[in-house]
Amino acid sequence: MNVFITRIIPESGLRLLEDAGLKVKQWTEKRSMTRGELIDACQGADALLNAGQRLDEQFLEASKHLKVIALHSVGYDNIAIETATRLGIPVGNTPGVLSGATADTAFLLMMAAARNAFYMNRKITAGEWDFFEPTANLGKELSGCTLGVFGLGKIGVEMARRCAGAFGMKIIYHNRNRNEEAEHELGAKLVSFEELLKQSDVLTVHTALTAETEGKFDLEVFKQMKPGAIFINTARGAIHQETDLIYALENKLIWGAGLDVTNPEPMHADNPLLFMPNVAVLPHIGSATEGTRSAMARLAAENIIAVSKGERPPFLVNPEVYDSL
Ligand SMILES: NC(=O)c1ccc[n+]([C@@H]2O[C@H](COP(=O)([O-])OP(=O)(O)OC[C@H]3O[C@@H](n4cnc5c(N)ncnc54)[C@H](O)[C@@H]3O)[C@@H](O)[C@H]2O)c1
Ligand SMILES: O=C(O)[C@H](O)CO
Repeated sequence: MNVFITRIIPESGLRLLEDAGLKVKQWTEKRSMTRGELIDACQGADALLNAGQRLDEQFLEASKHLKVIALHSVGYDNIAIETATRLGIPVGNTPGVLSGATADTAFLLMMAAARNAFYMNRKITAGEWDFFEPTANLGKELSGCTLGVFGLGKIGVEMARRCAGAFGMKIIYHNRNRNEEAEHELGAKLVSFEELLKQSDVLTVHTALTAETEGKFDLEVFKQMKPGAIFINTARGAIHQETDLIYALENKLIWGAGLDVTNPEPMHADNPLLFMPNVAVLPHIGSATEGTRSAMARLAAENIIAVSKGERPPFLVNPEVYDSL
């Protein structure tokens, strides 16, 4: 099988593919491919390993010969999944291996927002560290606060573990289904979305981006949160409405925010969120540790190797493609 890879990925994944006898071509330029370039590159490929490219309907229709698409991510909002399923293309992702690293990032953003950390650092580099003032630079303490988790899945649980362990935070959550294991382990309590907004001192978002969650955190939602609350999003930028978030922060409807994801990405360097004291923004680095990225590359490779052997990808997003077989 010929495999096309849209970015330079960790060696661990490449080695697995090559050891399995697959032929690999990689896009090595430091820019995204255009749709046309991607279609052309996939013409001679049987498998696509995708990091960072949007795989829309038009691309998939032009590439329906692909036997498998392996995403180098757990999120699969970057692919027109119904189209892939209709065309019979199995799509794989990389769940689980990135949960700890992504929760670490959510925790870091929570701390950074609570203590104005990124802003304080900017003050030093701007030459504004002048004299000590007991009433200046004050942040928030998190001990004993309530963490509200929107989407208590794999990453949400890891974030809840860190907050309960480090700060004894009380955990409440809103999810499609009950997570009895987390209730047992962390004393987490399932609440309505309205209660989540009302009770959370820190509200952290960990759902996938879907039609249901897109734009969910808008002005009406921010208005229902505590004025002292910190909003954290490491899931997808399109889950919050950016202009509404800016309004909520500027008008003190909420206290602070920590974002690893924005809409659009990359965020423009003059975005007002980058200049607010209680806001911390990172450039989508949730899973960016050496160990995690290597593990993701291995899972993506395993998804392709399985198909090359006539098996199902072990981490399959659309099992329905096998229904008709
Ligand atoms: N910042 C990053 O680098 C980074 C890294 C990994 C994942 N992510 C994002 O995080 C998301 C979550 O990953 P995960 O591995 O924890 O997924 P997961 O499937 O284990 O957890 C998601 C949870 O959200 C719940 N959920 C979904 N829609 C909901 C809704 N409308 N209302 C309430 N609950 C809902 C699900 O039931 C599930 O429990 C991914 O889809 C991805 O978009 C971001
Ligand atoms: O969905 C994911 O896995 C991340 O956003 C990409 O690392």
